[in-house]
Amino acid sequence: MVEIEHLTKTYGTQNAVDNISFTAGKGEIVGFLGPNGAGKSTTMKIATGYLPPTAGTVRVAGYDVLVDSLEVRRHVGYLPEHNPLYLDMYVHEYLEFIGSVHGLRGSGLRARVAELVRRVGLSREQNKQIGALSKGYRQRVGLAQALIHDPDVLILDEPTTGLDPNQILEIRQLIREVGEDKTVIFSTHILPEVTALCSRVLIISRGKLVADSPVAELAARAAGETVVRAEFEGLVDTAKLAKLPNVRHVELAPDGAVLLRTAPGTDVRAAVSRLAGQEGWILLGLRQEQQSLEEVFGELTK
Ligand SMILES: Nc1ncnc2c1ncn2[C@@H]1O[C@H](COP(=O)(O)OP(=O)(O)OP(=O)(O)O)[C@@H](O)[C@H]1O
Repeated sequence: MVEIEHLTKTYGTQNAVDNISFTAGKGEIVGFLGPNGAGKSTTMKIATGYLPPTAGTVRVAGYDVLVDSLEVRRHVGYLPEHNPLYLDMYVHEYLEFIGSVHGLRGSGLRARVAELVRRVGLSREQNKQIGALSKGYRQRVGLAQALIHDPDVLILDEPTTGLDPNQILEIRQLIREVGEDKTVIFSTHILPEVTALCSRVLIISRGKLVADSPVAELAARAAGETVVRAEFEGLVDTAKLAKLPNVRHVELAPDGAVLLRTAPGTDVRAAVSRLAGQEGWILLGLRQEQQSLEEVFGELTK
């Protein structure tokens, strides 16, 4: 569980994070989106106890980051944006070192490292030096170190950046599995990633939280309207279409199709089809067009 209340972080005169509040519970995978410089990494560093807030409170697993910073680190796994690793250490050696920092010892430590090596798909690379690994494999080492102490909360700063498409799918699958019984907050610039993985999305822009909603609701909420594109054979009386319930506006597209702008969350296609039947219009096509997540994101962060 992560609870953030009125968090502000100031650098000089700039509010990098400006009075944001949200909570994320067990079993939730929350996507953290925002343009470059929006304040994502700063929020994550504060939530992991690596940076103190200027104002506001952050609690992880019930522990305040300022009061119980050590407990917070016990309960949180963190993959920082640039994934700092000791490049001259071997994969095994590094994970054993991180595990020992968390108090694991002996056979328990070895078993945990072996389990994570398998889980993050490092089996073939486990005897290499980290400096010899590709970006994707280094990212897996970063994930393994974040998970080694079995934290309740996982905070991942752009975990899939720089990975090839197969690696992206594998890391997403891992995040999905981990998210079943932990709280996962991850930042990304890849919008479809949010749709693929998250139950909820937070959007931050210039330090302020501009959206906190279930992913499915985001498009409808920000769009304000849905567009239905109807193609008829020949001309039809658009005034009759405009009178249908939930239709706000009707216009003609340059190619002659009729565009019906409708209230958010409604679907007027059945009504259009019925009206066409009553009026004897030949309906050639009927498609509902949702605003894309990219458009919504652009609107919220402009
Ligand atoms: N140590 C620092 N000193 C001064 N300003 C900083 C510092 N760290 C971050 N900032 C500023 O705070 C703002 C938020 O930065 P942050 O790294 O949190 O953004 P971000 O959303 O993670 O961006 P990106 O997507 O590019 O990683 C930026 O304007 C950044 O320049």
